Amino acid sequence: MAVRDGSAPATPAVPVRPRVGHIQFLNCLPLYWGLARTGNLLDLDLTKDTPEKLSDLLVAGSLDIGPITCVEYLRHADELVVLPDIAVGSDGPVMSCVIVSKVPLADLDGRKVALGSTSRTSVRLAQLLLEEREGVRPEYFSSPPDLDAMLARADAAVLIGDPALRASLEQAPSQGLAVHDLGEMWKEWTGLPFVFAVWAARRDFVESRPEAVAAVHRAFLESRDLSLAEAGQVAEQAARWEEFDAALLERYFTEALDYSLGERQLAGIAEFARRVGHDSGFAPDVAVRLLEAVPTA
Ligand SMILES: C=C(O[C@@H]1C=C(C(=O)O)C=C[C@H]1O)C(=O)O
Repeated sequence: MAVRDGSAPATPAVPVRPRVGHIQFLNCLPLYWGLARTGNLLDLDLTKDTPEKLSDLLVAGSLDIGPITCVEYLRHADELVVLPDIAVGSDGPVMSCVIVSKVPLADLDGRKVALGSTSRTSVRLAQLLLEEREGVRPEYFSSPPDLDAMLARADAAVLIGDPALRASLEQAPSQGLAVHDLGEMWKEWTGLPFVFAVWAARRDFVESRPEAVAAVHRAFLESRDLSLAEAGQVAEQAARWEEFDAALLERYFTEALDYSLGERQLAGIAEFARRVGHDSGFAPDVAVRLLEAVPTA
């Protein structure tokens, strides 16, 4: 029982849930499944949105922790700390980060390429691959991620997430368009995995609430492990509400996407930074600061 001394009654400090982002694409559905299954979802104040909006919210301090597109992370590496062993990447074809093209990539010199507005990283990767690997200099413009609208004004379009899956699996085959997988092109070119988004916490939040950051990190790792163990069920339930069937979604979750962030993935980030840093708003040798384990009492 609190002792009252006549001063203003002390209000017990109610802990505030960490404000955490969640990418509202199928690529992150397994993480949502795992958070729901473990119950950890109830300990988070979750904001679902597209990746570019979540990245802006984290950088602005309106979120404490969340996925952030690789390019924005690299631009703000000083203010953020990366959670180890979790990311959205691929070690080969990713299926959902693509260039859809009416003509061979080598013919895109001087032609128009539409860049999907929800992406910051795939659009930069696509430009790098087109310019340095294919040797072409297209004219780029940003566009909402709608394949038909993009291709009405351009010869190729860069798409991510669910619109990219739909474009690669349905629209492109039915319209005779070529699909170029950015994860696959990067792997062929460099031999490395590609990391499209990392999970990061704001540095000020890590300093003020280290246990909360450690708990959210654990929650995401547990969620990822559980959902990969139950990938068949996740895919089956997701397929009820999607135009993609369960087998395809299971392959997307378990074979295309790579949710890990280890040495090879960090080497992929470093290689990407080295190649695009000069004109992308960060140093080519920018250091990636990883969260250190909080010593348990
Ligand atoms: C694999 C994906 O990775 C994504 C690609 C991003 C980007 O290009 O900026 C950002 C976040 C991730 O959602 C995808 O969207 O399908």
